[in-house]
Amino acid sequence: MDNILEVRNLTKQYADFTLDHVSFSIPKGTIMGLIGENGAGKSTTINAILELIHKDDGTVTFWGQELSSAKQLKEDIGVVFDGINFYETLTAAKVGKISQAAYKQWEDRLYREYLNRFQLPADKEIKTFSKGMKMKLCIAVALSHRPKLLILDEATSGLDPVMRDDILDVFLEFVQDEEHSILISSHITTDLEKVADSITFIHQGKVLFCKAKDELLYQYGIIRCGAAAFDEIDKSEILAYRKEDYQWNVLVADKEKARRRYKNAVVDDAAIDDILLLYVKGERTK
Ligand SMILES: Nc1ncnc2c1ncn2[C@@H]1O[C@H](COP(=O)(O)OP(=O)(O)OP(=O)(O)O)[C@@H](O)[C@H]1O
Repeated sequence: MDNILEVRNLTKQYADFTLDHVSFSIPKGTIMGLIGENGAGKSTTINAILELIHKDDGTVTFWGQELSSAKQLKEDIGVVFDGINFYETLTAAKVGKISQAAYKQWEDRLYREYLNRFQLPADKEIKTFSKGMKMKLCIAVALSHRPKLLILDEATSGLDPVMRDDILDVFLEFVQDEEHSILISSHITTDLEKVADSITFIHQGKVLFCKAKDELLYQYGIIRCGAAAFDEIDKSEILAYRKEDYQWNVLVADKEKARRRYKNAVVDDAAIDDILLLYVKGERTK
Protein backbone atom coordinates (compact mmCIF):
# COMPACT_ATOMS: atom_id res chain seq x y z
CA MET A 1 0.00 0.00 0.00
CA ASP A 2 1.35 3.46 -0.88
CA ASN A 3 2.06 5.83 1.97
CA ILE A 4 1.11 9.51 1.91
CA LEU A 5 3.39 10.30 4.84
CA GLU A 6 6.46 8.50 6.13
CA VAL A 7 8.18 9.58 9.33
CA ARG A 8 11.51 7.92 10.11
CA ASN A 9 13.51 8.39 13.33
CA LEU A 10 12.18 11.88 13.93
CA THR A 11 14.20 13.33 16.80
CA LYS A 12 13.99 16.66 18.60
CA GLN A 13 15.89 17.55 21.72
CA TYR A 14 14.61 20.17 24.17
CA ALA A 15 16.28 20.92 27.51
CA ASP A 16 13.85 18.69 29.44
CA PHE A 17 12.34 16.54 26.71
CA THR A 18 13.47 14.36 23.83
CA LEU A 19 11.33 13.27 20.94
CA ASP A 20 13.16 10.04 20.39
CA HIS A 21 13.41 8.42 16.94
CA VAL A 22 9.69 8.55 16.21
CA SER A 23 8.71 6.50 13.16
CA PHE A 24 5.36 5.74 11.53
CA SER A 25 3.70 5.90 8.16
CA ILE A 26 0.20 6.71 6.94
CA PRO A 27 -1.13 4.74 3.97
CA LYS A 28 -3.32 6.46 1.40
CA GLY A 29 -7.03 6.50 2.18
CA THR A 30 -6.60 6.04 5.93
CA ILE A 31 -6.93 7.96 9.19
CA MET A 32 -4.21 7.68 11.83
CA GLY A 33 -4.91 8.74 15.41
CA LEU A 34 -2.00 10.04 17.47
CA ILE A 35 -2.52 9.49 21.19
CA GLY A 36 -0.47 10.04 24.33
CA GLU A 37 -0.60 11.76 27.69
CA ASN A 38 -0.07 15.54 28.09
CA GLY A 39 3.52 16.34 27.22
CA ALA A 40 4.08 13.00 25.45
CA GLY A 41 5.34 14.73 22.30
CA LYS A 42 2.33 14.73 19.93
CA SER A 43 2.49 18.45 19.04
CA THR A 44 6.29 18.29 18.81
CA THR A 45 5.90 15.42 16.33
CA ILE A 46 3.35 17.34 14.25
CA ASN A 47 5.35 20.58 14.36
CA ALA A 48 8.53 18.77 13.31
CA ILE A 49 6.66 16.98 10.48
CA LEU A 50 5.42 20.35 9.21
CA GLU A 51 8.86 21.97 9.70
CA LEU A 52 7.35 24.51 12.09
CA ILE A 53 10.23 23.55 14.39
CA HIS A 54 13.70 22.43 13.41
CA LYS A 55 14.18 18.67 13.81
CA ASP A 56 17.51 17.36 15.07
CA ASP A 57 17.38 14.12 13.13
CA GLY A 58 15.16 11.90 11.03
CA THR A 59 13.33 12.13 7.73
CA VAL A 60 9.78 13.08 6.84
CA THR A 61 8.51 12.43 3.35
CA PHE A 62 5.17 13.22 1.75
CA TRP A 63 4.51 11.21 -1.41
CA GLY A 64 8.21 10.34 -1.27
CA GLN A 65 9.42 13.96 -1.19
CA GLU A 66 10.67 16.16 1.61
CA LEU A 67 8.54 19.20 2.41
CA SER A 68 11.39 21.71 2.30
CA SER A 69 12.53 20.50 -1.12
CA ALA A 70 9.08 20.97 -2.68
CA LYS A 71 7.17 24.01 -1.43
CA GLN A 72 4.14 23.20 -3.58
CA LEU A 73 3.54 20.20 -1.33
CA LYS A 74 2.24 22.65 1.28
CA GLU A 75 -0.83 23.16 -0.91
CA ASP A 76 -1.55 19.47 -0.51
CA ILE A 77 -1.47 19.54 3.29
CA GLY A 78 -4.35 21.02 5.28
CA VAL A 79 -3.47 21.87 8.88
CA VAL A 80 -5.74 22.64 11.83
CA PHE A 81 -4.42 23.43 15.30
CA ASP A 82 -6.21 23.94 18.59
CA GLY A 83 -6.57 27.68 18.09
CA ILE A 84 -7.29 30.14 15.35
CA ASN A 85 -4.63 31.90 13.33
CA PHE A 86 -6.79 34.50 11.56
CA TYR A 87 -7.27 38.10 12.64
CA GLU A 88 -10.44 38.09 14.70
CA THR A 89 -11.76 41.24 13.02
CA LEU A 90 -12.06 39.35 9.72
CA THR A 91 -15.31 37.76 8.62
CA ALA A 92 -15.51 34.21 7.27
CA ALA A 93 -16.15 35.71 3.81
CA LYS A 94 -12.91 37.75 4.04
CA VAL A 95 -11.00 34.70 5.23
CA GLY A 96 -12.25 32.99 2.05
CA LYS A 97 -10.97 35.84 -0.14
CA ILE A 98 -7.54 35.83 1.55
CA SER A 99 -7.32 32.06 1.27
CA GLN A 100 -8.28 32.21 -2.41
CA ALA A 101 -5.27 34.44 -3.01
CA ALA A 102 -3.01 32.22 -0.91
CA TYR A 103 -3.87 28.80 -2.38
CA LYS A 104 -3.78 27.85 -6.05
CA GLN A 105 -6.17 24.96 -5.43
CA TRP A 106 -8.70 27.00 -3.41
CA GLU A 107 -12.31 26.11 -4.22
CA ASP A 108 -14.69 28.87 -3.17
CA ARG A 109 -17.82 26.83 -3.89
CA LEU A 110 -16.59 24.13 -1.52
CA TYR A 111 -15.76 26.73 1.14
CA ARG A 112 -19.31 28.17 0.93
CA GLU A 113 -20.70 24.63 1.21
CA TYR A 114 -18.69 24.02 4.39
CA LEU A 115 -19.78 27.37 5.86
CA ASN A 116 -23.40 26.34 5.28
CA ARG A 117 -22.90 22.83 6.54
CA PHE A 118 -21.14 24.05 9.71
CA GLN A 119 -23.76 26.84 10.13
CA LEU A 120 -21.13 29.59 10.09
CA PRO A 121 -22.28 33.11 9.12
CA ALA A 122 -20.13 34.52 6.29
CA ASP A 123 -20.55 38.17 7.28
CA LYS A 124 -19.89 38.20 11.03
CA GLU A 125 -16.50 39.01 12.57
CA ILE A 126 -14.64 35.96 13.84
CA LYS A 127 -14.38 37.52 17.30
CA THR A 128 -18.13 36.97 17.68
CA PHE A 129 -17.69 33.21 17.03
CA SER A 130 -17.69 30.64 19.82
CA LYS A 131 -14.61 28.42 20.23
CA GLY A 132 -16.39 25.62 18.39
CA MET A 133 -17.34 27.94 15.51
CA LYS A 134 -13.70 29.06 15.19
CA MET A 135 -12.55 25.45 15.04
CA LYS A 136 -15.15 24.71 12.36
CA LEU A 137 -13.95 27.71 10.35
CA CYS A 138 -10.35 26.43 10.51
CA ILE A 139 -11.51 22.99 9.37
CA ALA A 140 -13.54 24.55 6.51
CA VAL A 141 -10.48 26.54 5.35
CA ALA A 142 -8.17 23.52 5.61
CA LEU A 143 -10.52 21.38 3.51
CA SER A 144 -11.31 24.05 0.90
CA HIS A 145 -7.81 24.26 -0.55
CA ARG A 146 -8.26 20.63 -1.53
CA PRO A 147 -5.47 19.04 0.47
CA LYS A 148 -4.59 15.38 0.13
CA LEU A 149 -3.38 15.11 3.70
CA LEU A 150 -5.17 16.70 6.62
CA ILE A 151 -3.22 17.14 9.88
CA LEU A 152 -5.20 18.06 13.00
CA ASP A 153 -3.67 18.75 16.40
CA GLU A 154 -6.36 18.63 19.10
CA ALA A 155 -8.61 20.38 16.62
CA THR A 156 -11.92 18.87 17.68
CA SER A 157 -11.57 19.27 21.44
CA GLY A 158 -13.62 22.49 21.57
CA LEU A 159 -16.61 20.97 19.81
CA ASP A 160 -19.70 19.50 21.45
CA PRO A 161 -20.42 15.77 20.86
CA VAL A 162 -23.04 16.47 18.16
CA MET A 163 -20.73 18.78 16.20
CA ARG A 164 -17.79 16.43 16.68
CA ASP A 165 -19.88 13.64 15.22
CA ASP A 166 -20.67 15.82 12.18
CA ILE A 167 -16.98 16.68 11.76
CA LEU A 168 -16.03 13.00 12.04
CA ASP A 169 -18.45 12.32 9.17
CA VAL A 170 -16.66 15.03 7.15
CA PHE A 171 -13.34 13.29 7.88
CA LEU A 172 -14.74 9.91 6.81
CA GLU A 173 -16.07 11.47 3.58
CA PHE A 174 -12.65 13.03 2.99
CA VAL A 175 -10.85 9.67 3.09
CA GLN A 176 -13.40 8.09 0.76
CA ASP A 177 -11.06 9.47 -1.88
CA GLU A 178 -8.25 6.94 -1.64
CA GLU A 179 -5.63 9.58 -2.39
CA HIS A 180 -6.52 11.31 0.91
CA SER A 181 -5.34 10.63 4.47
CA ILE A 182 -5.66 12.21 7.90
CA LEU A 183 -3.32 12.43 10.89
CA ILE A 184 -5.28 13.49 13.95
CA SER A 185 -3.96 13.97 17.46
CA SER A 186 -6.70 13.84 20.06
CA HIS A 187 -7.36 13.17 23.71
CA ILE A 188 -10.92 12.20 22.79
CA THR A 189 -10.13 8.58 22.10
CA THR A 190 -13.78 7.65 21.56
CA ASP A 191 -13.64 9.82 18.42
CA LEU A 192 -10.61 7.90 17.24
CA GLU A 193 -12.41 4.62 17.97
CA LYS A 194 -15.10 5.82 15.52
CA VAL A 195 -12.91 6.94 12.63
CA ALA A 196 -9.25 5.93 12.89
CA ASP A 197 -7.79 3.02 10.95
CA SER A 198 -4.61 2.96 12.99
CA ILE A 199 -3.38 4.35 16.28
CA THR A 200 0.13 5.57 17.09
CA PHE A 201 0.77 5.87 20.80
CA ILE A 202 3.53 8.23 21.89
CA HIS A 203 4.71 8.05 25.50
CA GLN A 204 7.51 10.20 26.93
CA GLY A 205 8.76 11.06 23.45
CA LYS A 206 8.87 7.50 22.10
CA VAL A 207 6.46 5.49 19.99
CA LEU A 208 5.08 2.74 22.22
CA PHE A 209 3.12 1.17 19.40
CA CYS A 210 1.61 1.80 16.04
CA LYS A 211 -1.26 -0.61 15.46
CA ALA A 212 -4.44 -1.16 13.50
CA LYS A 213 -7.35 0.15 15.59
CA ASP A 214 -9.29 -3.08 15.07
CA GLU A 215 -6.43 -5.10 16.53
CA LEU A 216 -6.55 -2.95 19.68
CA LEU A 217 -10.33 -3.00 20.03
CA TYR A 218 -11.03 -6.59 18.98
CA GLN A 219 -7.93 -8.42 20.24
CA TYR A 220 -6.59 -6.55 23.26
CA GLY A 221 -8.24 -7.29 26.59
CA ILE A 222 -7.96 -6.60 30.29
CA ILE A 223 -7.83 -9.45 32.79
CA ARG A 224 -9.38 -8.42 36.12
CA CYS A 225 -8.28 -10.70 38.94
CA GLY A 226 -6.96 -11.02 42.48
CA ALA A 227 -3.37 -11.59 43.62
CA ALA A 228 -3.49 -15.40 43.48
CA ALA A 229 -4.88 -15.44 39.92
CA PHE A 230 -2.36 -12.76 38.90
CA ASP A 231 0.51 -15.03 40.03
CA GLU A 232 -0.74 -17.72 37.68
CA ILE A 233 -0.72 -15.51 34.58
CA ASP A 234 2.09 -16.23 32.15
CA LYS A 235 4.13 -13.04 32.50
CA SER A 236 5.25 -13.19 28.86
CA GLU A 237 1.63 -12.50 27.88
CA ILE A 238 1.36 -9.31 29.94
CA LEU A 239 1.80 -5.97 28.16
CA ALA A 240 1.13 -3.82 31.23
CA TYR A 241 -0.57 -4.23 34.59
CA ARG A 242 -1.79 -2.14 37.48
CA LYS A 243 -2.97 -2.99 40.97
CA GLU A 244 -5.93 -0.98 42.21
CA ASP A 245 -7.10 -1.81 45.73
CA TYR A 246 -7.45 -5.58 45.67
CA GLN A 247 -7.84 -5.95 41.92
CA TRP A 248 -5.17 -6.48 39.32
CA ASN A 249 -5.85 -5.09 35.85
CA VAL A 250 -3.72 -6.82 33.28
CA LEU A 251 -3.47 -5.79 29.65
CA VAL A 252 -2.99 -8.65 27.19
CA ALA A 253 -2.83 -8.68 23.40
CA ASP A 254 -5.11 -11.71 22.92
CA LYS A 255 -8.28 -11.60 25.02
CA GLU A 256 -9.77 -14.78 23.55
CA LYS A 257 -6.68 -16.76 24.49
CA ALA A 258 -6.83 -15.23 27.99
CA ARG A 259 -10.53 -16.16 28.29
CA ARG A 260 -9.74 -19.77 27.36
CA ARG A 261 -6.71 -19.98 29.61
CA TYR A 262 -7.76 -18.13 32.75
CA LYS A 263 -11.29 -19.40 33.21
CA ASN A 264 -11.62 -17.99 36.73
CA ALA A 265 -10.72 -14.44 35.74
CA VAL A 266 -12.90 -11.82 34.13
CA VAL A 267 -11.47 -10.68 30.78
CA ASP A 268 -12.97 -7.40 29.57
CA ASP A 269 -12.70 -5.69 26.21
CA ALA A 270 -10.16 -2.85 26.23
CA ALA A 271 -11.05 0.65 25.03
CA ILE A 272 -8.23 2.87 23.77
CA ASP A 273 -8.43 4.91 26.99
CA ASP A 274 -7.99 1.72 29.07
CA ILE A 275 -4.94 0.74 27.03
CA LEU A 276 -3.45 4.23 27.34
CA LEU A 277 -4.07 4.34 31.10
CA LEU A 278 -2.53 0.95 31.74
CA TYR A 279 0.56 1.74 29.69
CA VAL A 280 1.04 5.17 31.26
CA LYS A 281 0.10 4.48 34.88
CA GLY A 282 0.80 0.77 35.13
CA GLU A 283 3.93 -1.38 35.12
CA ARG A 284 5.12 -2.45 31.72
CA THR A 285 6.69 -5.79 31.03
CA LYS A 286 7.63 -5.22 27.37
N1 LIG B 1 9.73 25.24 22.56
C1 LIG B 1 9.93 24.36 23.54
N2 LIG B 1 11.00 24.48 24.35
C2 LIG B 1 11.24 23.57 25.32
N3 LIG B 1 10.44 22.51 25.57
C3 LIG B 1 9.36 22.35 24.80
C4 LIG B 1 9.04 23.27 23.74
N4 LIG B 1 7.90 22.85 23.14
C5 LIG B 1 7.52 21.73 23.80
N5 LIG B 1 8.39 21.44 24.78
C6 LIG B 1 8.29 20.29 25.70
O1 LIG B 1 8.16 19.12 24.95
C7 LIG B 1 7.34 18.18 25.64
C8 LIG B 1 6.29 17.65 24.67
O2 LIG B 1 5.36 18.69 24.41
P1 LIG B 1 4.20 18.49 23.33
O3 LIG B 1 3.52 19.81 23.23
O4 LIG B 1 4.77 17.90 22.10
O5 LIG B 1 3.28 17.41 24.05
P2 LIG B 1 1.82 16.92 23.63
O6 LIG B 1 1.87 15.42 23.60
O7 LIG B 1 1.36 17.61 22.41
O8 LIG B 1 1.01 17.38 24.91
P3 LIG B 1 -0.51 17.91 25.08
O9 LIG B 1 -1.38 16.70 24.99
O10 LIG B 1 -0.49 18.48 26.46
O11 LIG B 1 -0.77 18.93 24.01
C9 LIG B 1 6.79 18.90 26.86
O12 LIG B 1 7.54 18.48 27.98
C10 LIG B 1 7.04 20.36 26.57
O13 LIG B 1 7.32 21.07 27.75
